[in-house]
Amino acid sequence: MYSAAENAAAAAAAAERTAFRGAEKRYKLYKTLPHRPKSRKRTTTGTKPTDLSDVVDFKAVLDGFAGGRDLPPGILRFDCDGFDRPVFCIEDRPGFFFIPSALTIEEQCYWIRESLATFPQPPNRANLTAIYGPIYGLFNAAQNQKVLIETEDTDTLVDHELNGSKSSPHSQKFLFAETSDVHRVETCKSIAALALLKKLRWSTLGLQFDWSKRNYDVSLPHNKIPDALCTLARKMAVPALPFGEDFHPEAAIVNYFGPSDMLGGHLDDMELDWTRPIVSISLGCKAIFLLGGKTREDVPIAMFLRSGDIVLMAGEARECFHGVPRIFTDDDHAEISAILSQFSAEDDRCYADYIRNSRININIRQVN
Ligand SMILES: O=C(O)CCC(=O)C(=O)O
Ligand SMILES: [Fe+2]
Repeated sequence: MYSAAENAAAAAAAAERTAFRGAEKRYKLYKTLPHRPKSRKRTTTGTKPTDLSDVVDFKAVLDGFAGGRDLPPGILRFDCDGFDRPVFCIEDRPGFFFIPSALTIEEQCYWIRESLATFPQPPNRANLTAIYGPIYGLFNAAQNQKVLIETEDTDTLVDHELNGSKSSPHSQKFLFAETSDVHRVETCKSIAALALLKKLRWSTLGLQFDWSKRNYDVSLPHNKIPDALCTLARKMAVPALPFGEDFHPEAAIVNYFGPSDMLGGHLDDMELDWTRPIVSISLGCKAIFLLGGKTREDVPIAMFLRSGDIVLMAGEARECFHGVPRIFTDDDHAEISAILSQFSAEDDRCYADYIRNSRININIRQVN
């Protein structure tokens, strides 16, 4: 006879031993301990090299295919009438599609801007909403070195009206102040907007996903997902749809990854119709994506996700565990130089500084 605590501990230990967990450990970022040479004061933190030889590289697959070379074993070209770019799939993961370089650099930069400046705006919720209430103009405040302060001043309301936002019990408590407003910054609890931007982990568009219940809460106020995102997702979803059928985007989750963030293995099972794909867009630093099988015991397939790649998961692939164990922010692997040159203007410095160390994923879903 085992106690509930012992059973839970045994289950947790078993989860640690699954093939999926093994792959996560293989690919996750290992920081080497800070090294302080005796002769110099500077401390250096490195990263342990990872063996990437088993990671499927769809860019190489695309280049090889364009050059007339054979596809690697288990990778197939998916022929899709009327779809204007190469799509690949994996023999033993039906319903999974990979569209390498689906977006141009200009399109990638457009969606990076939207993900940072527009998508986290209320009524869309973000991980920061639970702590600070609705935050308006976070990116703009970060660009202008503002500071979020907690206040119950009576003039707060006026400030908010000037910002063009509606007041709410929450929005009366937090507002952005100029760093030069020393009195406020020093007398109130405060956090720099830039530091807050780095704490942004997710925002939700369209029907709002409630992470605590792991379900959509249709009662939460929301805007329709932006038309341009809807159009893009519908166009890209075509390879994963039964012929002549349509995809109706109703929600999107935007994930923001910092240098040591990962997304653990999971299923997205809160949407009604699994024949409809999840359309998943990668932006910014390169990542490793693990596509497992229907149990955590199945050995996952690791692949690179680069900025501009789009992945579709529909049908059986919706039952497959998946996750992102690692993003690359080092110069050799991040592969973001084209984005950085696009953001080279002084006005875009905040975008460049953000994306240099980050990855953004927008995944679009039909809920009903
Ligand atoms: O970041 C990614 O590429 C995958 C995101 C994902 O699986 C999710 O948000 O459910
Ligand atoms: Fe997912």
